[in-house]
Amino acid sequence: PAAFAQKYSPDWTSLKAHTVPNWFEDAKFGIFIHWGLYSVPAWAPPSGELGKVDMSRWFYQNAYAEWYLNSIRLKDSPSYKHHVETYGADFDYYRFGQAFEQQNRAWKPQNWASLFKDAGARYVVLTTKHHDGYTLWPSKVPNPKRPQGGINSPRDLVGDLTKAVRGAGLHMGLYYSGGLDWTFETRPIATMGDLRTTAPQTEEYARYADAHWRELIRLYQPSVLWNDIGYPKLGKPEALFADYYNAVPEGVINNRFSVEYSDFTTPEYAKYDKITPKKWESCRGLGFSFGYNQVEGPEHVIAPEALIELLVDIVSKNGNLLLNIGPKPDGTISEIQLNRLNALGAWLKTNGDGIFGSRPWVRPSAKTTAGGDVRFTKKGDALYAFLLGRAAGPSTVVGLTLAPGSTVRLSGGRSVAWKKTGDGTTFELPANSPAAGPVALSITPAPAA
Ligand SMILES: C[C@@H]1N[C@H](CNC(=O)c2cc3ccccc3o2)[C@@H](O)[C@H](O)[C@@H]1O
Repeated sequence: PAAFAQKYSPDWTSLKAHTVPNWFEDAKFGIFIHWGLYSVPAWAPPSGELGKVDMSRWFYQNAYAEWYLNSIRLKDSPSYKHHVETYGADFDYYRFGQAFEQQNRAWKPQNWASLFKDAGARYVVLTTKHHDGYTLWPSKVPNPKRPQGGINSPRDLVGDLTKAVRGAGLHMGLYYSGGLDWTFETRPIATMGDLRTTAPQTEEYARYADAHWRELIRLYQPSVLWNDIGYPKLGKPEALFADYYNAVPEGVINNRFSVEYSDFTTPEYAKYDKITPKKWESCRGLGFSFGYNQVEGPEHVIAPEALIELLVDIVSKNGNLLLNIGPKPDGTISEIQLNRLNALGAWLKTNGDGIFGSRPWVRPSAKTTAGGDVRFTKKGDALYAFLLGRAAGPSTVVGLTLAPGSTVRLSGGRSVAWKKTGDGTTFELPANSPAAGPVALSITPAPAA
């Protein structure tokens, strides 16, 4: 029999030979899912986006609903007050497991798979273990801190979603909180310093985390290892990476193992402002939280048009968008989240040609003489120009020069008249852009610069 592919050996030099596979470069848009015990209380103060709230206050009014356990450990937090009023001061967080396990029996993973496919997503990344230590698959790896159990889902939520997602033709990735596990370290985190000092570094935890990742790879062959918030120094990531790539050659590994090698970087509630040669993926919630937060309203959630423009901007600079959905314990998704997914899917259905499979052009952006924003992507011999905002009527893109005889089309095929002007190129756009979101133009042949 052909020798088993052993292309990678457990050292950084060998691992650096791995290149980002085309499927990840082409995908552009993935769905992040944060689902777990925290989805039962589903409560956090919507204090603001990560990066916009002073870090000295962030942990006391943590907008991340998936941080509920840590938040209720901080006795002067709004979450603690809410917890006492709603469940009582002596209600242990891990008792939410009963409601979570009872309610997710009704969950049909194929509903999520078709929803994400219709939204235009090409891959999915599900939390398998978040900071609270609860695993969404029935792991056989014992948790030394939880001899009494109650820390592993009896239903194989990871396997059920993986099967449905792949059945819909999407790639499946797995998130694992390697850096924090609140069953190993129970001290509350109130400062960035606490983040570091409460990251478990014992040999026992390193073996536990390594065994978990290896179990996940063996059971599900994930296309993405989305580790979060660091990894125990004794965790031997080089060996894990080499074994992973030898088992899943088209796999990708993010940069949150906090080691010298990764396939892509992961700005959170952030994006780069120029094209970067290294592949990156920007992740964020639709609101300020990753876990479902029942108190978030439209004033906290990104507007549909802004979401579409965010994707276009990220793609023009060599990034992917990993957009998070926070489901309820029974697997249903709130209306406000569904609404944004559907808006994105509708726009991509008409305008996705210049997004999926595209690559950045020589520059990511330009302005119109009216002050509008333009983003560029390239695919084959076409340049795509996305005019953000409600571009309509004659629109002049500054600094853009087309070759004589170039063909310009609206996505969906209708041709667009254009002419060279002193400033650049004027396009005769329809009087009103029909749907929400940027107007996408395909220009062939693509200008050289
Ligand atoms: C996806 C989210 N990750 C959070 C941890 N965040 C980070 O480790 C982090 C945040 C961040 C911001 C810019 C660049 C890198 C960064 O890494 C984690 O604390 C949240 O609960 C959620 O799972």
